[in-house]
Amino acid sequence: MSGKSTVACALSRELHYRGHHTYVLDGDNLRHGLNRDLSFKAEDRTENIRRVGEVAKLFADAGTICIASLISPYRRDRDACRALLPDSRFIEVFMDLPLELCEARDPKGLYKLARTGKIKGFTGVDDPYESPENCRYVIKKRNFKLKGK
Ligand SMILES: Nc1ncnc2c1ncn2[C@@H]1O[C@H](COP(=O)(O)OS(=O)(=O)O)[C@@H](OP(=O)(O)O)[C@H]1O
Ligand SMILES: Nc1ncnc2c1ncn2[C@@H]1O[C@H](COP(=O)(O)OP(=O)(O)O)[C@@H](O)[C@H]1O
Repeated sequence: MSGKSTVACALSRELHYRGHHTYVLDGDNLRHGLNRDLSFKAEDRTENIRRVGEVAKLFADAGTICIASLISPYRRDRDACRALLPDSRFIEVFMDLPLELCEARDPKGLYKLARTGKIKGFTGVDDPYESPENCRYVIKKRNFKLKGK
């Protein structure tokens, strides 16, 4: 709820406008299809990220810029994706927004469920997010405004 999908779509549109082929792989959507057998326990999140990394590599091989909007909370899993692609072709973007802001948005009401214990192992509430240490792009609240919001 940091705005991953919103940024992914905007980036995709802009790159498309500049003549690039793009494709957005959105974690939430993939969990209805390719990754519907996976839960949110740590090893399933790892498998989720691994699969999406492999799919993104296939897109890259075919000449399409793949924008993956997933939580991918564990550093090790993101590093494994980076290692799949030649140097500098994997670009990590960190949505560095305060938890309170994500929680205030909560369009699906999931934080509320997590706070009342109805969902267990929710990222930011009772499951960790490991911030990247040397990330090329960091999006912060002050440079991330939607029109009218
Ligand atoms: N336990 C738990 N923790 C985190 N997120 C949860 C959980 N349960 C369901 N959801 C919903 O799943 C979306 C995140 O899926 P991802 O595939 O991106 O997660 S991960 O990368 O495997 O950690 C995430 O969607 P986004 O809002 O797009 O981030 C949530 O809506
Ligand atoms: N910069 C922003 N300012 C205000 N609201 C935003 C911004 N970016 C996203 N939102 C809203 O926050 C909610 C979550 O955004 P979304 O892109 O779906 O996040 P995520 O993919 O990380 O869950 C949506 O209701 C969206 O309209």
